[in-house]
Amino acid sequence: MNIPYRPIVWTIAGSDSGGGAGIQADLRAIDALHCHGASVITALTAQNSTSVQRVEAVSPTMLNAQCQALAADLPPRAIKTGMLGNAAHLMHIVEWIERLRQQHGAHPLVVDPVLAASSGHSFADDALLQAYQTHLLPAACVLTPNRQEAARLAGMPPLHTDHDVEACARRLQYHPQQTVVITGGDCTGSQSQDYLLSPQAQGWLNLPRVDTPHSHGSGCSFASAIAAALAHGHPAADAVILAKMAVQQGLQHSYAAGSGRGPVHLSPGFAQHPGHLPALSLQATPAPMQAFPRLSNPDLGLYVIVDSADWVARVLRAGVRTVQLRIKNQSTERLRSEIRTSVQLAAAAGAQLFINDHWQLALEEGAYGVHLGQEDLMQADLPRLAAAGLRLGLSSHSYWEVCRALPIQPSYLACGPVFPTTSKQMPWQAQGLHNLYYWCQLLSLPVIAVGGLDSSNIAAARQAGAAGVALIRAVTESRDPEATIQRLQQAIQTAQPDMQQPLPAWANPCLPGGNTLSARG
Ligand SMILES: Cc1ncc(COP(=O)(O)OP(=O)(O)O)c(N)n1
Ligand SMILES: Cc1nc(C(=O)O)sc1CCOP(=O)(O)O
Ligand SMILES: [Mg+2]
Repeated sequence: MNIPYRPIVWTIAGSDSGGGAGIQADLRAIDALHCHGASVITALTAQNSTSVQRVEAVSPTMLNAQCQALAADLPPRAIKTGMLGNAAHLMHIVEWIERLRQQHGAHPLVVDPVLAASSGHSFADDALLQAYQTHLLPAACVLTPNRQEAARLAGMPPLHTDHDVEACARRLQYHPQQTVVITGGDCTGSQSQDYLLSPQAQGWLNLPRVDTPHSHGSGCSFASAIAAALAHGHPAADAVILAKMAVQQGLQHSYAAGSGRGPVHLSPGFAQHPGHLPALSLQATPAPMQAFPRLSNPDLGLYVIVDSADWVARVLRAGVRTVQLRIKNQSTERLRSEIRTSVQLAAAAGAQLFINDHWQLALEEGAYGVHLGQEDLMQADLPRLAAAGLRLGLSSHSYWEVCRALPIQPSYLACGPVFPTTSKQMPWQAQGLHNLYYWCQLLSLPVIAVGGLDSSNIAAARQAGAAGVALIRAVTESRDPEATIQRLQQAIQTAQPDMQQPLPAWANPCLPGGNTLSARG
């Protein structure tokens, strides 16, 4: 029998008798992300969909007893804290977190500093606020305040501008390994905008705001979903994006319960809709961009990456019709001459040639297209490239890179490394056919496979739906590149995309080692 693995996630939070927020929302979110939720209840609230009527913290003995029972049998892969009741509770929890880390190793901690209910009821006095600042925030892996909470925790006046929000996030980041997401749940406007500051990525995450009054529990669900995604080993930026996708679906499926704000309803399948992928950009409201031209032939097929015009000529002669010129460390003069010759050769052969990195020279030499990495995006003049009609290919390795790439509307997206490679040093772990299939099926632009591809796996990459299969060593290190190209072309031509498998629930984590990031860097 195949017993599915469900990492254990603790939620340490208050009970909402109305079933909308708090522990009740947390457990539903954790379940929707395929984790097992265990709970430590800090306080009981007498609450319904319209108001919080009474709050009573549990006794310290009861708080400790819950932690003890869970620690003995259900140690966590991740912990989420919500409403904590009072400063004394917070200190007990900090001690437990430390003890668990000593006994069971590091686990990520998501702190959702619930300082007030969305109905306005305050849950935090000055002592609790100070205990957060001194003891819990520095121990967090991810912090998820809304704007009001963020300002209060940072000791700042209300956050009115995007710049205020960004500055506040920086102030709340106690060390560079921490992630701060200042959510826009307490804002209005057509976009739901969260500001993300993480070791992997920073910027604004935008999704169309779901037009519903029933958003009770969305903050609790968001933080719990982040903890669950971390427990599965996703890095923080991806965990935040997955949680935003889950809450977006939860808001779309929210419903009325009582006469006030009904609850969000998170469910599995949230990462199977491309419309749930938020746009990630440095501006909260980015200027509209011209889309890059479509590929003349979106069936890119065998895509060979080489490092000289001589190699371009050779692979074109062997019949390759998608080529990339990828030259590192050359003088500008030499680069220009290699690019010029390659552009001419490819045009004469009717091939699609992409210039890696050197977008200015590509523009000046009238290249068909460029291939850029995400670290090139800050320097490249994308509007100029699009206006000049160059095609754009972008590398992607993670959710956050896909979310950054999609708003740019490139001509294709590369998914890699699909298999281990020695051609490029990268932090990523191999994405495998699982992720390749996921991205190919999820996205509506051509997705190509790159990294560790050769005649043993090229057909499988094609079956996963790759519009093109990019490779270096399989051709350039072959003893007979022409014969190898022929074999690879045949394998590609005979393999048909196989859409019969179900779409995976989500992509596997993009970085190795699971997620053990915890306190104090
Ligand atoms: C087809 C394809 N995919 C990915 C890459 C990697 O590009 P980049 O991230 O720009 O890294 P470098 O190639 O510049 O090292 C690629 N070149 N081609
Ligand atoms: C240049 C490059 N970029 C990758 C990515 O994942 O972005 S993998 C890769 C190297 C591909 O070379 P080979 O076919 O020799 O493994
Ligand atoms: Mg590059």
